[in-house]
Amino acid sequence: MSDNVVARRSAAAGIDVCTLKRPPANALGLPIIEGLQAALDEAADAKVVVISSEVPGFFAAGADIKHMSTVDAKSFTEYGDKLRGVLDRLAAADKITIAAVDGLALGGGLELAMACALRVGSASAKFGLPEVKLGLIPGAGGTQRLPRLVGRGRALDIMLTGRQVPAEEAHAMGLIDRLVPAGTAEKAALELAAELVTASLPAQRAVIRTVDAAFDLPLDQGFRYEVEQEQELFESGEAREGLTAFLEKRPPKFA
Ligand SMILES: CCCCCCCCCCCCC/C=C/C(=O)SCCNC(=O)CCNC(=O)[C@H](O)C(C)(C)COP(=O)(O)OP(=O)(O)OC[C@H]1O[C@@H](n2cnc3c(N)ncnc32)[C@H](O)[C@@H]1OP(=O)(O)O
Repeated sequence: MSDNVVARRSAAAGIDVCTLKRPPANALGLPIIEGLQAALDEAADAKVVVISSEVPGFFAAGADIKHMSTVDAKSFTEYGDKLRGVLDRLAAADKITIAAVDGLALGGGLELAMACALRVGSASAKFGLPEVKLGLIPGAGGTQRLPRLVGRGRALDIMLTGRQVPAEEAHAMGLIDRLVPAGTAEKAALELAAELVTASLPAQRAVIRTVDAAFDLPLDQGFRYEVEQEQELFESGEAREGLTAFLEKRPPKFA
């Protein structure tokens, strides 16, 4: 079981924070992977989950190199599957996930942030996929998620050089969604969460599914998928509640 290197707390109604605390670099070894799984189990009722770090200077420095250097190919695959499993769970979560990045998000650490729906980065954050410097490639979704966020050229620049991208550049290219002053990423992420939590989570999840589908479907099928999602929500009662609340001039009570 993890040695409690991921602390979950409720920050406000419907908003949980999962904080990584595995000094010196939040290396994504089994303790953090298992800790994240347990924290997500505990955050089952949250509508928004913020992933942050209390380790100075780091969001997460990537897969645990100290461990990687000791394992055989079978363990490498097994560990990779565990890491990919928790990131895929984050990406598919039935809630909105936000990465709050104040420090270095490198390798699997950036892949963790990219598995979240949104990213808030502070001026002190830097981002990179330096795996080629280790003779590896980003093996936890980075080669798939980064181009979708920043485009093929910028993704290749980042992955082929392994360089660290400063927060301002990351924001300009769309790798992070909000750029905030140094040291304030978690606070800003909680402010964003407070904005998100007033809307319909089923509708927000349908937006994410539909936008993600746009990268895989031909345009005409994407339009059809959008209509299907809209119809499903309308029949689900969410829209009925939203429309009624508007006319009654009161906050909606969504599912
Ligand atoms: C139990 C089973 C485990 C099996 C493991 C199998 C792995 C399978 C993986 C599957 C695929 C996953 C895809 C993801 C891959 C990756 O993420 S690869 C790693 C990518 N990340 C990096 O390359 C960053 C490596 N770190 C650095 O470049 C530097 O540390 C830094 C971040 C630029 C900071 O440099 P500096 O300020 O000089 O500090 P350091 O002394 O280098 O580091 C401080 C301490 O932190 C430790 N550390 C840093 N990064 C890691 C890391 N990724 N893993 C483990 N430990 C790390 C570093 O060793 C120092 O520790 P101490 O020496 O003890 O102080």
